[in-house]
Amino acid sequence: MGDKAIQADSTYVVRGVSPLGGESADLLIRDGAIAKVGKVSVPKGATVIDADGLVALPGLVDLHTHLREPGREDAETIETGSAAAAAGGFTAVLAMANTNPVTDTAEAAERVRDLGDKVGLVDVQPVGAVTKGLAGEELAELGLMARSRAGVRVFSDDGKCVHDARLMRRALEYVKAFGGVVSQHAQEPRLADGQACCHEGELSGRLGLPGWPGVAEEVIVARDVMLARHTASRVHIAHVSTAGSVDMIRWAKAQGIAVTAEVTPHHLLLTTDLLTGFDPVFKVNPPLRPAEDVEALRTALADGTIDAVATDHAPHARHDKEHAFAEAAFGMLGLEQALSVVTTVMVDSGLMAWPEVASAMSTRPAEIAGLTGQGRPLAEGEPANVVLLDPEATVTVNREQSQSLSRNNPWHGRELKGRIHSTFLRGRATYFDGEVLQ
Ligand SMILES: NC(=O)N[C@@H](CC(=O)O)C(=O)O
Ligand SMILES: [Zn+2]
Ligand SMILES: [Zn+2]
Repeated sequence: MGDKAIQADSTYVVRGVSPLGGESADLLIRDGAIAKVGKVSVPKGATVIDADGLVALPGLVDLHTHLREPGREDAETIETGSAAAAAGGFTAVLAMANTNPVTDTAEAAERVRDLGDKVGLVDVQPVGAVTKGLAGEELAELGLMARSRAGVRVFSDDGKCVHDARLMRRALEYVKAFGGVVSQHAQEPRLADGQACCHEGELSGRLGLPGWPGVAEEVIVARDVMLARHTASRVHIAHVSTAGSVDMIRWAKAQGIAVTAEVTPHHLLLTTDLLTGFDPVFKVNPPLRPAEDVEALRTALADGTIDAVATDHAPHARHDKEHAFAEAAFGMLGLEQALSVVTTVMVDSGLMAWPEVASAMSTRPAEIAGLTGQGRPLAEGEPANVVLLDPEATVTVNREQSQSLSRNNPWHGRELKGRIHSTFLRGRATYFDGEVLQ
C-alpha cells in the first residue's frame, strides 16, 4: 500500500493472503473476477495490497437487513445502509420488507433493487412481504414479485409473525412453485404481544418488564417445520433465540424437512442480564436470552443446525430509541460488527474455523436466498466478491464511527477481535482501510 488513496477500480494483486485461513497465496483480481490464485506476477498498473496476516473470505451475505428506505430515511437509507454493509465486509444484503410503503408489490421490490444498484456498494436484494401491508390477512403478490425484475425469492413479514397457520400454509405452497422460501419471525402473538420486551423469567419479574417467553418462539418453529413438511416447501427461521427452537430445528433437519435458520451476532454474545441497566439499546426482538440459550445457539451454529449468521441490522432514529425501556423501539445495529463478533465468539474460542465462517456468513445465506453470483468459492473465474480481514487486530467499537445513520449500536465500547481490512464487490473496492469508496 502506498500513501496514495486506493482506487476503487483497478487490477489488484492481493499479496500473501490466507484464503479461508489456509496456506497463503496471491489473489489476482481483474475485470470483476478472481483471475488467479497462487503465485502472481504483478501486471502493469496493478495495485498491490500487502495482505500478509490477512484472511480472505467470500463477500458476506446478510439474509436479514433493515434499510428503512422508503419511509424512514431519518434512520437509514439504502445508501447509508449499503455503506455500513460494505464496511462490515458484506457484498449482498437482503432488505427486509417492513418499510413504508411495505415491499409487497413487484414495483416496490424493483424500486428497492434499483436504488441499491444505483448506490452500487452491495447487491441489495429485496425481501417481499408475505401478506399485504404486513397485515397478516391476505397474501401479497408473491408470484408477481418473484417474476419481476427484482427476482424476489425470500418472503417475510419480519417485524411481525405470520401467525395465521392457514396463511402460512398457503404462502409455503405458493413459493414452492418458484423455489422461494418464507422467512418467519417466530413470535406467537398470544404468548408474546407487542409490549413483551424482556425474556420472561425471574429478571422480567424483578424489572417489571412484560415477559417474552421462549415458548412463544418455539411453538411457531414447531408449527412451521410441520407445515414445511406437509407442503414439501422451504421455511427459514429468522433470528433464532432459544435452545428449544434449536432442538426443534435439529429434529426437523434429521427428518429431512427443508428448514434453514439464522442466528444474529447479538444472540450469540449478549444475555438478558444486560437489561438490568434499562438501556434501550439492548431492547430487541426476540429479546436477549439467558446464557444457556446463548450456549445452545453457539453449538448449533458450529454444528450446522443453524445455517447462517444474519445481522437483523435494525437502525432506529434517536427519537424512537431513546425512551424509557418499555416505550423504546425494538432493534439494534449489526452490519459493521457482525464479522468481528463471530471472530470473537466463534473463531477465537475454537468453535469454528474460517471455512465454516465462510459457509455461515456467505455460502449458505447466498444459497438460501438464491443469489447465484454470491457466496462463491475463492477460485479462478469466480466473481471477485471478497472480504479481507485482520483476524488478530482488536477493535474498540465506537458508535460515532459508523456508516449508519443511526447510533443504536449494542457493541459500543466493547473490544472485539477481527478488523475488516477491505471489501470487493465484483472486483471493485467498496471499502478499504476505514474508507467506503463510493
Ligand atoms: N429486530 C427488531 O427488534 N426489530 C426489527 C424487526 C424484527 O426484526 O423483528 C425492526 O425492524 O426494527
Ligand atoms: Zn424479526
Ligand atoms: Zn428484522
